[in-house]
Amino acid sequence: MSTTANARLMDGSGIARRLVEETAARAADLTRRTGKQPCLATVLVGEDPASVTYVRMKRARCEKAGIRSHHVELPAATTTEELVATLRGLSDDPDVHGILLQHPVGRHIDERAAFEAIAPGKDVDGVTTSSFAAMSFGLPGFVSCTPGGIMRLLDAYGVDPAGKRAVVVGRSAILGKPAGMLLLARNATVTYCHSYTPAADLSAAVREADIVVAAVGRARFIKGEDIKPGAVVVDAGYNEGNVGDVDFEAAAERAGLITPVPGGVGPMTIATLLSQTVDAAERQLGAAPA
Ligand SMILES: Nc1nc2c(c(=O)[nH]1)N[C@@H](CN(C=O)c1ccc(C(=O)N[C@@H](CCC(=O)O)C(=O)O)cc1)CN2
Repeated sequence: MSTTANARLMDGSGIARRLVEETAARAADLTRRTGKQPCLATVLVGEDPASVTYVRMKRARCEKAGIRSHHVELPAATTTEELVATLRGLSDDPDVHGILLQHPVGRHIDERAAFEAIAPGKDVDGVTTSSFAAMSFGLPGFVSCTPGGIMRLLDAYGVDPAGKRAVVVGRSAILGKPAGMLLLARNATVTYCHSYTPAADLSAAVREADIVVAAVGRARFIKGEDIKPGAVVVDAGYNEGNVGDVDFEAAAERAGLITPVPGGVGPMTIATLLSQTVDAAERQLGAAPA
């Protein structure tokens, strides 16, 4: 077990490695039983350097896990209609089991319309309204990968959200909003803070929280002095230079458990994507394990 200051470090890299190993075993078993390899289609629009890196990481981990990756690269000038047509084509392709559209796409594209073009059965990144609704009602389906990875991490460290006060800072469609819904489904009392929350209210909400999920995309935005002693701090921020949304050193003085950046939530995001891709392939090939 690693510790830092007072806090115990949540080893996302290690937990993710184990999940990828389990996923690789399931992928190999599925391929052996059906003669078909699970396949994830990755769609990248433009050349945003961070997105290029994330997609490369996802494809490399697919390869490690025995999942075929079918990569589609589209120019930055791609229109909403062209992107929708591409995603519909992949949705109809029986050799593709999961689809990932890397976020963000260009501002001229209606990203919601693009996400909705992904067939719900292939929405292994959990970005469609259908997946969000199923998740909100606790029905089977795919969860958004970063929030799903966060819940796996909490489980791995024996953190039961039931009855706990959780604050989610950020309300994006693929991160903050679903993270709060998943915590609510596990009976936490959830507060959302966002760009309209006055600074004093944010501070007060964080000070009361047993679980803090930082998903705002602003480097070191959450101050260590606001962390309640013993709180669980989950930093889902990806800012330039691999810096999270939490002032890590100061927060680790007070937290009970804390995720590092890198090595915390990021690897769990990709491991969850791979696991859900094999789930999708098992369903589509009618070959769920007995
Ligand atoms: N369609 C999606 N787009 C985006 C998502 C997503 O889940 N679905 N999440 C983020 C970025 N992201 C995945 O796409 C992502 C970011 C970071 C990592 C990660 O493992 N980071 C490493 C460090 C990386 C490095 O060393 O360069 C870490 O934290 O240890 C994984 C996934 C936005 N877009």
